[in-house]
Amino acid sequence: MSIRLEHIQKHFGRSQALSPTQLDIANGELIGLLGPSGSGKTTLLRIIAGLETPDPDPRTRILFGERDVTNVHVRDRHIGFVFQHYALFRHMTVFDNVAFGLSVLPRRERPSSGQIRAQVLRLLEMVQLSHLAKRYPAQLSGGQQQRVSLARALALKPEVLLLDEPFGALDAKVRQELRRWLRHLHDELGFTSVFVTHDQEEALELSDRVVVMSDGHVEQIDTPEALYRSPANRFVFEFLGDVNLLEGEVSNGVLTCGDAQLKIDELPAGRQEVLMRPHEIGLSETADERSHLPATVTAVVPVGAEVRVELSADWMSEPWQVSLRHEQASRLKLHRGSRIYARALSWHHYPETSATRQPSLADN
Ligand SMILES: Nc1ncnc2c1ncn2[C@@H]1O[C@H](COP(=O)(O)OP(=O)(O)OP(=O)(O)O)[C@@H](O)[C@H]1O
Repeated sequence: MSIRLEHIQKHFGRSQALSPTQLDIANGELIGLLGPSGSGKTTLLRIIAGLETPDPDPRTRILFGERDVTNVHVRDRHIGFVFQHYALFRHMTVFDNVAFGLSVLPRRERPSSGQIRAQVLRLLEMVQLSHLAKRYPAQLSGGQQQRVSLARALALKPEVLLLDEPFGALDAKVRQELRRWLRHLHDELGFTSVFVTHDQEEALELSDRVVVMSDGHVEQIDTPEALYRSPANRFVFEFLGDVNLLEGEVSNGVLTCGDAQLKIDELPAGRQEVLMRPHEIGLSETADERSHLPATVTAVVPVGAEVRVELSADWMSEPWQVSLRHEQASRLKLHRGSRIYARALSWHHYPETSATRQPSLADN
């Protein structure tokens, strides 16, 4: 089921929660709505669901496939929901929780009890909880409860599944596992999913495309690779990963800040900022003719396949974070207090004009 939103806008009293937004979601896509708290993600999801009405406007339309659902009640939109705090029925077993939606269907649509049983068992098998069918929610872990929620949402075979911070309350390892679950079920069953998260890693790992939002605006809609490679503006760049800032005066192609200097021919003269990701900084025992960025190592932390190094210097407004491969770090014999030179391997620059928000971005 494809979803099309045309001219969706929402005010709560005088404050604008969502500025006019267009969005096209293809059939079978998994879309992540990503943004900081208060950016309008949940409002957009609730409008798709029919739990919230957009501001009245003759241009506003919500289409599910060919069907115009703008004024259709939530009950009749045939959507599956998984919410962070969408509690299971505590007095019902896991089996009965999953069967619930089917067992309360009007008689004409309701499958026989044998069919319901077969379908619930198949769903429980899919989320690998068959062995817990007779347990009550209080006897399950948080991750298991969310898997039951997922099975329950899928019982009615929705064509659209909406998830609001579905794994928000769980610890990192369980979140990771549930993401794999969701991706797997999504691909196997072929429904269209939209989920809300404020976790960049979750959005980038799980989504076919990510809608990055801030302050009620859509900043960019793109695949995870495209977002990371070509952020549309500074907000997106900063929101999608750690950023190191170098701010100074550019003159004759050299940016200077205190005793730090970086040769950058491309930048115009005047006050400028350049941004670098942790992996875009190299470290060396000596300066070279392009970079003279002296710093002191304040932390060396091995994390998985890389070593994270924190640098401080008078010319930095915030400490820099650098990620190195283990062999690079051991070659430099880095330890807290080492004096070192940073090198800009590559850098990004967002002139004021491109850092301002796009008026309201349609689908790409
Ligand atoms: N029912 C409401 N009444 C008044 N204001 C609301 C209501 N719901 C949301 N808002 C406001 O609308 C804006 C967007 O809220 P929304 O919940 O969509 O953001 P969000 O990105 O989902 O945030 P979070 O990640 O914190 O859940 C916020 O400023 C919020 O305070």
